[in-house]
Amino acid sequence: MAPRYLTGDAAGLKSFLDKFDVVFLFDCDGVLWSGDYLFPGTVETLELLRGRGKQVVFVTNNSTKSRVDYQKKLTGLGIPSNPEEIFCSSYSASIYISRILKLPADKRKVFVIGETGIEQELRSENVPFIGGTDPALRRDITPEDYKRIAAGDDPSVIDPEVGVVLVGLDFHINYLKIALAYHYVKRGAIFLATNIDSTLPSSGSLFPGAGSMSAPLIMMLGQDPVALGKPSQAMMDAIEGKFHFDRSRACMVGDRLNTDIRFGIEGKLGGTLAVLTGVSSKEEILTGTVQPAAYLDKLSDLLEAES
Ligand SMILES: O=C(O)[C@H](O)[C@H](O)COP(=O)(O)O
Ligand SMILES: [Mg+2]
Repeated sequence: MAPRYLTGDAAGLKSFLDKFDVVFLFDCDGVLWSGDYLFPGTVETLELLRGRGKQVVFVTNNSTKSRVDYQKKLTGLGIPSNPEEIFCSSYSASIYISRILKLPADKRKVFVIGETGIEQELRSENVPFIGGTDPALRRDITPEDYKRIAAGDDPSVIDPEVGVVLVGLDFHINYLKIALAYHYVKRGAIFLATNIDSTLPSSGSLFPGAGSMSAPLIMMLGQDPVALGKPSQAMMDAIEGKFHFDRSRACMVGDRLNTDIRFGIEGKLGGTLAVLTGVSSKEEILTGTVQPAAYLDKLSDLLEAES
């Protein structure tokens, strides 16, 4: 069935909303905000849903912040929330490493490409890590680095306890970090990614996404990472584990077809709703292989259900 266009259709909106009386899973970047710009009507829309007794859960692939950081951002933007209602890909990845992967005792360390969100969530799961925001890696590679990385016998350069390489959105990505990550995987480390989004919506435009951080490694290694963010169902299972909801009465709201909408469809949720304020275009929604049940120009069009 073709996706239903619900903007301006108050009756259609109302019947769509009434189908999902349990949980609304909300993507963040491109749905609630674009970078630090909060889309008008977002606060009122979430109040409308909560006012109708619907549980709102925030599900973001953006690994640069932790759940606590997101709570601060949401609160700062006038959206009440608690960390229990927030799922981010850095949390999903940390849970996977600490509770699913059975790493040998001498290979428990993670080499991180990414920002503080990953570091905080790894710490919350007592997972040791190196790299990440370490200022020692925010530099050009040197002739000495080549020799020492290739030799691999200096633990201060190639740490023998690294058993995982985890790649997320890194605003300080560079040649040295990619080289180190490559050599860790070549030495047997497991190749993981928080998420594979190719682009990041910000300031109403698109910028390099987490997927473009792992792309050089995928090319060098000829191997894809295990990605723990949407559409991975590991995240859906974690959400269901916390909220115990009836999936057929739940709806996923997102701006990206190959992560958000696929997440809802593969998660067998009752509905999926796309908005046109982020990554995916109307044309992609109408002609793509992954299609939402319905779509809107923007999230706040949901307020028309009240009229
Ligand atoms: O590059 C990225 O990591 C993504 O573009 C960003 O994380 C998307 O976040 P979301 O839309 O899932 O909130
Ligand atoms: Mg998004």
